[in-house]
Amino acid sequence: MTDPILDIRGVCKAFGALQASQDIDLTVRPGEIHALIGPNGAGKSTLIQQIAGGLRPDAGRVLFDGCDVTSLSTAARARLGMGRTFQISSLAMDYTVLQNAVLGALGARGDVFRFFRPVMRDADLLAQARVALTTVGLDEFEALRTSELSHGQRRQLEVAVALTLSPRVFLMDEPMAGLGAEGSRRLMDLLDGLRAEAPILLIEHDMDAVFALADRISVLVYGQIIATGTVDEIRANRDVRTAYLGEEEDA
Ligand SMILES: Nc1ncnc2c1ncn2[C@@H]1O[C@H](COP(=O)(O)OP(=O)(O)OP(=O)(O)O)[C@@H](O)[C@H]1O
Repeated sequence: MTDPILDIRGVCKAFGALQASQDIDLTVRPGEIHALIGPNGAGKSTLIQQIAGGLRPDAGRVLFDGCDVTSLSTAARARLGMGRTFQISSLAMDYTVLQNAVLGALGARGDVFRFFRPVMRDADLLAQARVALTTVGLDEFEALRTSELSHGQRRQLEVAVALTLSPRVFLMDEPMAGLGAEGSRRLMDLLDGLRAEAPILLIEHDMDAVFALADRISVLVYGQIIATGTVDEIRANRDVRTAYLGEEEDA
C-alpha cells in the first residue's frame, strides 16, 4: 500500500476537562477523499486545526509526507503544501476574483516584499492564479468583484485560492455548507476531480455528498474515532448507526 501523505498518530487535545481529541490515528492516502464526519461538537474542527497548525496537540504527532510537522507553524505547513479551505470565508469581498487568486498565489510564495510589488503585473503570479481559476471553472469571472459571486462560486474561489499553493493535500472544513442543490453538485464535481491532484481530508455534514465522494470515512464521536472504513463499511457499522446516523439499536 502507498505511504500516506498525512499520518496522524495518537493526537490528544483537551480544553480543561473536555477531551476534544482522544488518541486519534488517521491517515490520508494519495488519490483519496477521506471524509471526517461526526455530530456537532465531536471535535472535527479541533482535529483539522491541529493538522493545519492552528492548535498544538497535547500529545501525538502529525506527519506530513513522512516529516514530523507537529511543531511547525500554520504558514510553514502551508508552504510545505497543506492547502486549506475554511468554514468561514477568507476571501476579500471587494477584490476581484483574479485579485483574490493572485493574493493566494502571493501568500504561497511567502514573499516578504509583497506590499511593495505591483503584484497584479507579476506574470508568474497571474499565470498561477489563472490556472487555478480555470481548474475550478471560474476563469470567465476573473474580472468580477468577489461580492458579486454566488455563494457556490465563492466556495469554488476558495478552492482556487488553496490550489495556488500547489497543495500536496487539501484540508476542507464544510465546503458544502449553505449551498443549494446546484452549487453542491458543482462543488462535488470539482472535488471529485481534485482528489487526483491532491488527496482531500473533508469535514462535511452533507451525508449525500460524503457518501457520493468519499473513498474512506472516519467517524468521530466525543473526540474519539469510532470507525474508519469505506462507504459500505460505515453504512453497515452498528456503532456508527447508533451513535451518529441516528438509528435505533436492534431490539
Ligand atoms: N478553544 C476552545 N476552548 C474550549 N473548548 C473548545 C475550544 N474549541 C472547541 N472547543 C470544544 O471542543 C469540542 C469540539 O469542538 P469542535 O468545534 O472541534 O467540534 P466539531 O465536531 O467541529 O463541531 P461542529 O460540527 O459543530 O463544527 C466542543 O465541545 C467545543 O465546545
